[in-house]
Amino acid sequence: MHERSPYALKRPDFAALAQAYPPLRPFVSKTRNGAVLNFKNPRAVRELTYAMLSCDFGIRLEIPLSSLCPTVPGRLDYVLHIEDLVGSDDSRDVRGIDIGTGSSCIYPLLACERNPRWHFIALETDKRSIAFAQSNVERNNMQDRIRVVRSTETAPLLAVVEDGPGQAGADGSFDFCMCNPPFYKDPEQIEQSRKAKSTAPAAVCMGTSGEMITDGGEVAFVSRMVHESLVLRGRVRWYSSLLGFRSSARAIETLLRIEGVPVVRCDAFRQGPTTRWVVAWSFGTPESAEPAGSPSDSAELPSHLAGSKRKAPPDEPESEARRARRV
Ligand SMILES: C[S@@+](CC[C@H](N)C(=O)[O-])C[C@H]1O[C@@H](n2cnc3c(N)ncnc32)[C@H](O)[C@@H]1O
Repeated sequence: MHERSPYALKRPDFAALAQAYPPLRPFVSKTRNGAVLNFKNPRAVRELTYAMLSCDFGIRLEIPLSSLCPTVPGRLDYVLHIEDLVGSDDSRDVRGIDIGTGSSCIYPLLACERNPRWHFIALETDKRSIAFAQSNVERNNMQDRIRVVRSTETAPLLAVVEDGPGQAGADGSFDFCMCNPPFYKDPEQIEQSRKAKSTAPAAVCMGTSGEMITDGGEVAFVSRMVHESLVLRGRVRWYSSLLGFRSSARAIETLLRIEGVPVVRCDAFRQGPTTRWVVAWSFGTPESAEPAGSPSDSAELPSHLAGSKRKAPPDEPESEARRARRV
C-alpha cells in the first residue's frame, strides 16, 4: 500500500464505520472476534465502498449493483502515485485524463477531492456507466472540474488530447493520464484466474464483461496507449496505466524501452496478497520527470515515489470482491 495511504496503518473498523454510516449497519454482524462484513453479498461490498468514501473523503456515490464496485484503498493508491508523479504544487491548475472512468468515476472524484486545483476529463465508452458517472460528478458538485466525455471503442484512446475539449492547459497539454483497463482477453482467462484461486472462498464478482474484458487483454489496451503516446509525446506529461498481471507490466515496460521512451517507471503496489502494477512513462525533460525504474530496480527509487514494493506475487489478477475482502 502507498506509504501515504491512511489505510496503510489501520484495518477498517466495521463497527465504527456502521456507527458513522447507518446504511452499512444491516451488513455488519457482531462475532466473538469483532464486527464482520459478509463479502459474498454484493450489496454489502457496495455499501462498504459508499461508507468509506463518505466517511473518509466526503464523497457520495451511486453505482449499479451489476457493475464493478471499486475498492477504496486500491483506487486511492493509484491517485497517491499520480500525486507523486505530478507533484503537489497547489499554486497551479493540474489537468488529468481518466481512461475508462466506469460508473463510479472513482479516480477523478478521489483525486479532485484531495486536490483543489485538479481538473479531469473522464472518458468512458459504456452508455450506462457514462450516465452514472455524470450523476456522481453532479452529486459531488464537481461539474466545473470533472467532465465526463463519451469515447468510442474504435476511436484513439487519447483522441481527447487532439480534440482538447475545454480542459487542456493553455498550451493544449495535460499533466497526466491514468487508466484501469479491463484486465482480461476473454471469459476463459477469467475462469482460469478463478480456478487458480480455488483455495480461496468463492468471490462475488460485480464486473460487467465490458469492464473486465477487452480484445487482447490489458497488454493490447495499454499498448494502444503507448503507440498513441509516441505521436502525442509531450502533450501529456505523464502517461500511466494500472496493470493486473506482472507479465503485462513487463511487456509494456519492454515495449516502452524498445520504442526509446526516455522516462519509464514501473511501481508495484501491494494490498494483502494482491499486487497491482502502475507503469508510467514520460517524454519530458529530466527536470519534469525522474529517471527510469523497473520492477526489479524500483527499490532504488526515492521513497516518496516508490510506493509499497514487495516480493512479486503469482501472475494473476484478482476479483474486485476478493480485493474488497481485505480492506
Ligand atoms: C476495469 S473498468 C475501470 C472502471 C473504473 N476506472 C475503476 O477503476 O473502477 C474499465 C473501464 O474502461 C471502459 N472502457 C473500455 N474500453 C474503453 C475505451 N476504448 N475508452 C474508454 N473507456 C473504455 C469500460 O467500459 C470500463 O468502464
